This record gives sequence, structure tokens and C-alpha cells, in this order.
Amino acid sequence: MLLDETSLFDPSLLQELDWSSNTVSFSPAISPSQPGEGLVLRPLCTADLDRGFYKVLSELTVAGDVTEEQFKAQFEHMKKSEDYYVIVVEDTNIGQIVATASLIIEHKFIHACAKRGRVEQVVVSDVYRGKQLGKLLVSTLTLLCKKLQCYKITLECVPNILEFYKKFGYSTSDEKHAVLVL
Ligand SMILES: CC(=O)SCCNC(=O)CCNC(=O)[C@H](O)C(C)(C)COP(=O)(O)OP(=O)(O)OC[C@H]1O[C@@H](n2cnc3c(N)ncnc32)[C@H](O)[C@@H]1OP(=O)(O)O
Repeated sequence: MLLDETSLFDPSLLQELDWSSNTVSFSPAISPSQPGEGLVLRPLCTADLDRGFYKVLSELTVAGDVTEEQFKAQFEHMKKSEDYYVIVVEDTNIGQIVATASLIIEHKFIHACAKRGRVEQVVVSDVYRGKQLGKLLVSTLTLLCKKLQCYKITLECVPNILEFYKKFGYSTSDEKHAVLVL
């Protein structure tokens, strides 16, 4: 059996986030530990390949077709590096992944060997949009990035999504890049 429930990173990192220092408001209140009825927010595991992980990614871009072997090998590479934090929301009522986002840690020589985070592949499945899950994912990764002692977070997106990121305090230097200094 190639695919299993092993987490990409330590799940306790999500549980230990200081949600009270979150800068956006949620109404009704949701959090990483309580994302909504039947929903669970957690690190990616390889079994998520059979729970529609690629289907969700394909709502963002060309996700491609991969074998279990390819997926497992990429997962193992990411896990070993300890710099990839892919989170998913599973709807446990249907056993499907309905949202995902990634934080990648980049190591630098500048700023006294600092680390910076990159937020990528933020996507909420069509019928789950407008339920604050996008906001939950980005808030979670922002707090996680801070906890991992990064000095800033950057991301790239199309111009019409910039307004979404401004909610979290990201500022923009042009039409497709946003930055948040932590
Ligand atoms: C770095 C990257 O990955 S960029 C790629 C971003 N992803 C995509 O473009 C994929 C397609 N889109 C999606 O998956 C979703 O629409 C997302 C991720 C952009 C937003 O997720 P949702 O769960 O629908 O958003 P959520 O319900 O949390 O909305 C939060 C707030 O953002 C606003 N918002 C939602 N989508 C957008 C948008 N496309 N542009 C601007 N504002 C938006 C909402 O109005 C809401 O505002 P409020 O808090 O004032 O009421």
C-alpha cells in the first residue's frame, strides 16, 4: 500500500497557532481546530490523492495526471526537506478534500541567514467558496509562517485576487505580487 495517512508535517504546529493574534475577522467564528461542521483542517497526507486532492488543484491550474508512485516520491521529498507546509480542508461527510494552500520556506543568506515564506496554490473548491475557507487557509499559513520565524511572506497572483490578500495586510508593489512583512 503506497498511500497512507502520514502527515507532511507535524500536525501539532497547526494546533499550537495563536489564533487570537489573527488579523482578520470571521463571522461566524471558525478556526483551524473548528473549520466548520464536518470539516477538518490538517496537513496533507498521501491518502489525499484518493480524496480528490488533484481535483481541487485543477480548479486553480493544470494539475496534470500523476501515478501514486510519482505523488509519493514528491511527497517524501517535500517531507524530508521540512520546508513544505501543504494544508488541506477535508469534508469528512464525503471524504473529499475541498480546499488547500501551501507555504514554502525559502532560506536566505541575507538578513543574517533569514527565512521567508511563499504562499502558493490557495484554492477552495467551487461549491465551498464564500464560506470563509480561503480566509481560514491564508490566516493559518500566515500565523504558521510567523511561528516558523520568517521575516516576510510573498505571493504571486492574478490582479483580481489582490484585493483578497489585502485583507490580511499584504501590500502590493505591482499588479501580481503581494508581500507581508511579519
Ligand atoms: C497565491 C495564490 O495561490 S493565488 C490563487 C488564488 N486562488 C484562485 O484564484 C483559485 C480560485 N479561487 C478560489 O479558490 C477562492 O475564490 C479564493 C481562494 C480566492 C477565496 O476563497 P473563498 O473561500 O471563496 O473566500 P472566503 O469565503 O474566505 O472570502 C473571504 C473574503 O474575501 C473575499 N473574496 C473572495 N474571493 C475573492 C476574490 N476572488 N477577489 C477578491 N475578494 C475575494 C470575500 O468577499 C470575503 O470578503 P469578506 O471577508 O469581506 O466577506
